[in-house]
Amino acid sequence: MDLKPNPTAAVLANPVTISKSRLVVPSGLLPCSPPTLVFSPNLLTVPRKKAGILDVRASSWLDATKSSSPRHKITMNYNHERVSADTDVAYHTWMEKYPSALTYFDQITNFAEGKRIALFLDYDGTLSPIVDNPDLAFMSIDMRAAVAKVAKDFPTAIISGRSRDKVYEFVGLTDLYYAGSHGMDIMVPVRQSSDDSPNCIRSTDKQGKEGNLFQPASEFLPTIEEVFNSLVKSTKEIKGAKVENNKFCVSVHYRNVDEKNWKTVKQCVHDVIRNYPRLRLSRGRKVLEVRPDIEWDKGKAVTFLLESLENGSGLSDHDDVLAIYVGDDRTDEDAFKVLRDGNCGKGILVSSVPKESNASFSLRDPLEVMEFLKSLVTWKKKTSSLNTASKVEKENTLIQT
Ligand SMILES: O=P(O)(O)OC[C@H]1O[C@H](O[C@H]2O[C@H](CO)[C@@H](O)[C@H](O)[C@H]2O)[C@H](O)[C@@H](O)[C@@H]1O
Repeated sequence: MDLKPNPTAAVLANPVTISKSRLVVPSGLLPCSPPTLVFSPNLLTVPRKKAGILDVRASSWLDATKSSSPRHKITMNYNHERVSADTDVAYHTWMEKYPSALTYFDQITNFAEGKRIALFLDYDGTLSPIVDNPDLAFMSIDMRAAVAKVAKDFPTAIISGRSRDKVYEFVGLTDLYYAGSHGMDIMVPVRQSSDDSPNCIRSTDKQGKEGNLFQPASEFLPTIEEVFNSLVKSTKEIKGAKVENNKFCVSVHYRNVDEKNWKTVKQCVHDVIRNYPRLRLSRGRKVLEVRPDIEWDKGKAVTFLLESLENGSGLSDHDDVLAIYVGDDRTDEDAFKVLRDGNCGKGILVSSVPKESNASFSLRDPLEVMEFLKSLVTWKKKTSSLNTASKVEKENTLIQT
């Protein structure tokens, strides 16, 4: 596997033969009752064409922003400074509802009994720590090695808000699927159901590998470019503001903006997008995301990928697959919800503070994510050798009889 960062979109799969049936996890196997859906929708409805009106309910927006991106930075955790949450009663109470995926690892693998695991990973805040400069959100060498190993054992996809090229540049591994722009830019292998999907075109990646490129928001490309340029212009006087072009969406970062100017950032974004009724706004961790107002999100991307994985034979029609999605952000909630509502997998929320979520389990930070990935590899090795041993034993018994 190529470990070098490479800006080419990659398409690879782990060829495994699968049987035909539905992808369902019996609810009776749940370790605890699924969390009640109290998560509030992540979308801010942007008032269309109300020029001059500042629709920023300052206190609620600021409060939500602070809780979505706590001051206990994951960077601190990642750099081995355990934050006070260890002793935080609220966190431990919260963990009763969202148990640690490490502590409950055996239960998770029990769900996977007789099934194969398909793994979905968010990037920022999940594989890499949250840092002030989005251009420097690198994953560690150890994390890259862990992702590389897990991707050899399980079909694995990265689903990010970043552009597909950018996230591939950061991850730099070829044995994975990549979905950028919150799932609005996906490359999958040819010969599958997606061949017939509208918005799916045959394409060749930078390694010369042929794939199907699924871009449900392709018509928005010129608009997004235009909005990106306008936002760069309108926020240029706000110290610390940063606008990032993620191909089918635009991120406006205010992490490095003085808190008293956060409202100004939001106002700039509203002023620009009110002229674009087909765009909408969502929130992430100290970031406002402008995106096409289409029915597509990370949840839909997971469904699409499940149908497209395994060299095109598809996983979603099979009850021998357990999907595991690991993510830290509001946009990941759409994916957690799809897995929970469809009983087809488990969501794992990465958070060092209590948060309502559609996930079933939690991990505290990227370090714990890495441990979880390593545990999956170890478990796979163990179960494979056990399977081989029992096969040999059966064959020996047959020979003797
Ligand atoms: O879906 P993701 O892979 O989690 O991407 C979501 C956004 O992540 C990035 O922003 C976040 O991480 C930055 C680096 O740690 C941080 O500086 C920023 O405050 C966070 O919001 C990325 O820059 C965005 O474009 C993604 O949409």
